[in-house]
Amino acid sequence: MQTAPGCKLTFQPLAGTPGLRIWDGFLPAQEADALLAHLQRALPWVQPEVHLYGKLRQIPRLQSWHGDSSAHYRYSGLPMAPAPWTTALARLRDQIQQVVGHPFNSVLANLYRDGRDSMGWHADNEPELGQAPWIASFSLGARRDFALRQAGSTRTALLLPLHHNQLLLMPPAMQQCWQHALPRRLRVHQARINLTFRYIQP
Ligand SMILES: O=C(O)CCC(=O)C(=O)O
Ligand SMILES: [Fe+2]
Repeated sequence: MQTAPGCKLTFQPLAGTPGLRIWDGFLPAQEADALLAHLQRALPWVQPEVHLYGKLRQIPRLQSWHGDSSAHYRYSGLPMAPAPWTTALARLRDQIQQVVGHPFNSVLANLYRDGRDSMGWHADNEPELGQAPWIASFSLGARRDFALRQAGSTRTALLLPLHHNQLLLMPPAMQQCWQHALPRRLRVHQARINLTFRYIQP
């Protein structure tokens, strides 16, 4: 298996996956169900267009960015300011920060309306995330496979099914040495929301 330069990590599914940590049933069950319905209804979802192979295309999912006003980011090369925290998102951020022990000043919410929506291979290694980005990813709704491969490889190393009400903590090495994706799953007819909490260097 190829590894990116300087990436000597080996991948042990689950237990020791380059430090991946998972919490099942992160919120009380009723709270998780209510949060899914609330976010789906209440967040200002948009479907931005990005340049892909020289064409403008809508991303295959909806998204909503929230965070501290100092947490500026670039999307497809454009400087953007986040929408303010909603009460529900700020509360969840506080709960996650307490458990994982890392601060987060922004969150990217993704809404996959059904299994036709997806996210391509990438690493969250934008410069504004700094040298060692910890990312906490919280899933609600339909179970979807989260695919992992080593940077420099085209072979999927692991499919990790992410469940409703599950928190996944990705350590910095995850973005340096691995890529992830959310492949299409045409048999899935329910919606899924994923929230990736990040720390953007102000
Ligand atoms: O939906 C997911 O589980 C992954 C989302 C993701 O990779 C991202 O927002 O950068
Ligand atoms: Fe990502």
